[in-house]
Amino acid sequence: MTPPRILLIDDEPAFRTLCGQWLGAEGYDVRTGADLNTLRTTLQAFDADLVLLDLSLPPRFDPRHTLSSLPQFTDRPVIILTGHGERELALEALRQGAWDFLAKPIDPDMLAVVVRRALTKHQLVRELNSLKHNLGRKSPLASLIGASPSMESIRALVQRIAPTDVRVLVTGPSGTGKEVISRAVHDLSQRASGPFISVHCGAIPAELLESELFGHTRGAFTGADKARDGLLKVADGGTLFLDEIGEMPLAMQVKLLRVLQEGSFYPVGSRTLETIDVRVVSATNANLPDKVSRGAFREDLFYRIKGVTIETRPLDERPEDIPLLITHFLELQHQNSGQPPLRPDTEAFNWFIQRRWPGNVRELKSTLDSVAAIARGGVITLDDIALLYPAARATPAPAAGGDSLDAQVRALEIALISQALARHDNNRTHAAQALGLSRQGLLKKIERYGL
Ligand SMILES: Nc1ncnc2c1ncn2[C@@H]1O[C@H](COP(=O)(O)OP(=O)(O)OP(=O)(O)O)[C@@H](O)[C@H]1O
Repeated sequence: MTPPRILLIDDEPAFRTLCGQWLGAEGYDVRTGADLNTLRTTLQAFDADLVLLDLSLPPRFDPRHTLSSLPQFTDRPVIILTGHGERELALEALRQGAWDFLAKPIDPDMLAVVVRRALTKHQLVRELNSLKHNLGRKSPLASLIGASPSMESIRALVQRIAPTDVRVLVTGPSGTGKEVISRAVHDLSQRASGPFISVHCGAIPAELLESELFGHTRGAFTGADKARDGLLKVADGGTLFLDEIGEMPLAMQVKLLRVLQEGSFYPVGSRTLETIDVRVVSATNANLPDKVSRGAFREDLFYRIKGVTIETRPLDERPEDIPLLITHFLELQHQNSGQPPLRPDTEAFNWFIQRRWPGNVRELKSTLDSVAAIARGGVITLDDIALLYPAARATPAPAAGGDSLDAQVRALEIALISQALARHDNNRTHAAQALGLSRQGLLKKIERYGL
């Protein structure tokens, strides 16, 4: 983990240097400054976990002025450094939101204890906020929709590996949810309150990828008029998602390998080694072992990113997920648009289930979005679909699911149950009657399919 960050503001150069060095030797990441302006500007780029603040600062050297600015900074603990005999000021600082105060000359043992306590408090407040934030939100696993055996085992695997720091490689055809799965891994991990940074390795031109990932110094190359942090640095403390890793240029693969081996890198044009703490999750629709055997992907990098591999299946192989995805996407649309909820009628439902989806879930979602946009009266009909897909009225294509009778039966069951529930406003007794099932029988199926 990255060391806690401390910002020390004091106008006495000797004290700044000594105290800064002492805190640095204790393992903290320390920045220093001499006035309130520096405090403000430094905080914009350096998200300090703790501020040590002298009250008597230039240009006014007026402790009351510093005190009146104090509430601006108290979203992190502020420890006030007071001179001898400034008890009243110290008490006023506490009233203004300071966490604690230390009287100069500072006793290093006392400093160590007060700093540690303040940092622990800050950490607890952050965890509490993150817990509050997550309370009431659905479990990240609930965002992985699907009742097929494949989706069930993906959910189980994600739950098992997310809290560890193991690297993950998600493979499978385009549009099958590789990014959704990677996000769920992050959201269920201990890094959930940290950043999730997504890099599309194939979309960034090879010559830009290095500075995008590693950042650069000012003047490192033509046009670099300002120093810039790279995405690796931005992802520090969180997860770096390398999408389409199979398309990463070979020269860049060597550099990435070094980061994964050593956890450190040089920004372009810099001689200062940066250390980061990120979890790498990668995704690809390419066959990486095949690329390795053709020399298009480095074998050593392949083994570094592989960690645990999660494989997604094409949607056509898991038709039982289609009804659930339809319900999910229509619900999302209802929430986002504020429009009344939509549901497909039986014919429309069957069209969605029987159609082939070479673009997988992404194609299903965009088809549903466009059909929903022209539907009226809260129901999607085959007529609506035929306006956009004139072949919809022709003989249906062979049902998805290949030869698996089991998957098709499950798909049909899920579709019929979902429709009955929608028609009866989720009233399970009425839906069971309409389906000719006992209420108990229906409840069992609802549970089995995760409806
Ligand atoms: N199991 C799922 N549950 C909910 N939404 C899903 C699921 N699978 C895919 N989606 C949705 O389908 C769309 C495509 O998913 P995603 O971008 O994760 O696919 P991908 O496999 O990463 O695609 P690509 O290889 O093209 O980058 C997104 O809108 C995503 O929210």
